[in-house]
Amino acid sequence: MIFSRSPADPSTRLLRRALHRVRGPFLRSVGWAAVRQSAFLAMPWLLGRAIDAGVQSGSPAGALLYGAAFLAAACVEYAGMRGWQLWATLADNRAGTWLRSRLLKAILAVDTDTLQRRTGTFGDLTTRATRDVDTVLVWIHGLTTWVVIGLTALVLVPAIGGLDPLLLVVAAATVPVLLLLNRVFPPLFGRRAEQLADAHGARSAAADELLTALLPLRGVGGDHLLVERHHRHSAEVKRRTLRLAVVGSVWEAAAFTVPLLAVTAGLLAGGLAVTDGRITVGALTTFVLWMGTVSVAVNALIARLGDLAEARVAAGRIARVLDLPAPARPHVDVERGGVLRVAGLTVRRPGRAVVGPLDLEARPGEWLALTGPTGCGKSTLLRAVAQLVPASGTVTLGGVPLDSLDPEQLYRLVGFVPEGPLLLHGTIADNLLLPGPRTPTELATAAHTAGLDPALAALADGLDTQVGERGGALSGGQRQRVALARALLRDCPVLLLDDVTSALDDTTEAQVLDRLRHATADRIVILAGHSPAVLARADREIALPAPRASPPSAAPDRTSPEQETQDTPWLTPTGSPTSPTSGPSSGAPHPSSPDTGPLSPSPPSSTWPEPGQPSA
Ligand SMILES: Nc1ncnc2c1ncn2[C@@H]1O[C@H](COP(=O)(O)OP(=O)(O)OP(=O)(O)O)[C@@H](O)[C@H]1O
Repeated sequence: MIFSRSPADPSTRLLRRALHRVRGPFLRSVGWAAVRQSAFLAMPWLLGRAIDAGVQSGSPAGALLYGAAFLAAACVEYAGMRGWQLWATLADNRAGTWLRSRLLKAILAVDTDTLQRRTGTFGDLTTRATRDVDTVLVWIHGLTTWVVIGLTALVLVPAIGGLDPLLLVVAAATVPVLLLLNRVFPPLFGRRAEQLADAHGARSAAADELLTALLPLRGVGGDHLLVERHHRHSAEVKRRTLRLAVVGSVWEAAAFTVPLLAVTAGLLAGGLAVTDGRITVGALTTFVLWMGTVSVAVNALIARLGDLAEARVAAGRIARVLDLPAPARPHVDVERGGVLRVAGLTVRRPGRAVVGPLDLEARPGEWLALTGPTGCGKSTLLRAVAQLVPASGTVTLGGVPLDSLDPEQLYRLVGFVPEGPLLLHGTIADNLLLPGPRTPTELATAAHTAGLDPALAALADGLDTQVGERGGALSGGQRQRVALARALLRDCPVLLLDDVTSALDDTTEAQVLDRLRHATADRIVILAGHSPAVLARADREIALPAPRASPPSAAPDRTSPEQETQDTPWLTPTGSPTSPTSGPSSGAPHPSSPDTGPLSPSPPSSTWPEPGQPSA
């Protein structure tokens, strides 16, 4: 009943694992629930006995005795209920922590393209970490009820039989009807729950986009479109919630009525048995109360089956993220002054122009400018070098392939600053210190190199200035310089800078680039962009041609080695043409860098398959 699907089913596997993690508190909650239910079930029996034997005129001792027994049972029931709820809450809390930290770990270990493809949108990812996890927790919290239901059946079947066989027949007649109801409704409920979960994911994505893009879209009068889109998704959530509620209410009402009908039949049959003298009035009272308990148990059973159906859907959605390929990578020693070699680096996305292959070689102290027309793939290739998007080809540092490194290590070796960097809510200092604690001197040096010092001097709170939601309380140029200073504080031997001076005026840009050049004398720096100031300071230019059209058949995003060798090298370092080298796929995970965490906002792309569709 708890897991009726195959153990290999990802949702069942995850539910089992979650339960295994919290087996201690769960078993304690089961113990307390058993105590509670035993006391609860004894109460109708005590009442029946009190009516038949305890309450007699002129004998207060019997009434007192049963009154005391009743009070003792009530106290035990109260204590049992407290223990049950306490441990069940602890179990679901622990499971929540475990599930959320696993989700976070999985998200941090995988590239953003794969993540987006699996989840549809990042907004949907949020739903998985919130609503879906909560749904699993509701199931865990309610699991102990199965023990209560089982105990009720175990005690009541022989107990009712002991009262009178006829009453047992009446009670037993409810079983096939309940079984039938429970065959029909759970699959229907599960399907509706799945549709509702998808609708929640879509609405969450729309809300995310609404918050991120509202300001820029207001400027072009497009804000109403986002609001309408959100309303549309909300209406869909409402419609699907109602559809689920219809199934749930019909199921619950039908199942709840069956034991009540049995009570009616039992009153008729039991009333006759009382008049015939076969059973006592107390026994009939006990039967009616027990059948009331059966009604409650059936109700609980329906609720738990509903929880299970919803939890399966939620666990399946969570498992889709947890099961993302993230091979374990042992720590490999990488020599700091090593050469960066990129060979045949190619990114393919369904329906998009092929980007790459890129070949280059850079030594410590070298500055390379990656230039080319808009949309030719500069940002994409920088991200591919940083292992942030799946790509084919090889990227090695000091002879070690970057896709073989564990994310922690990669994070320390390769720094990446995107064109539109993301700042976290907090102060400038909070953002600068994301890579870890630094001395005030180190902070001041990085701020100076990034040209941030005049900006800090102009702000009343300096480093303690609040940057606002996603850095919105700073100017574009200030945000870029904070992100640059933050990357410098990581002291990576390879620094990938995507148009990081695009928002700076000419004088500030020249000053920042000069300081940067000096500060990165022993590092490899690749700067993407169109800036003449960058070009003037670079040792070499790698000019990318205009993008090539992709073939109409949606190309896979991982190039096969055969396909790769057929590609013409259209991208070579100036002055040192090299042919593309086919290499193993390097769709390696990358740790979340502060600038490009996988949860960084990204508009949903209509080219990605929706959740549930097979991914490429
Ligand atoms: N997440 C994504 N999903 C699908 N396609 C993408 C994604 N990001 C970029 N692209 C596509 O990849 C191609 C290269 O984009 P990229 O941003 O790398 O170009 P760029 O040379 O940096 O452009 P710009 O000079 O305008 O910054 C474009 O056709 C773009 O549409």
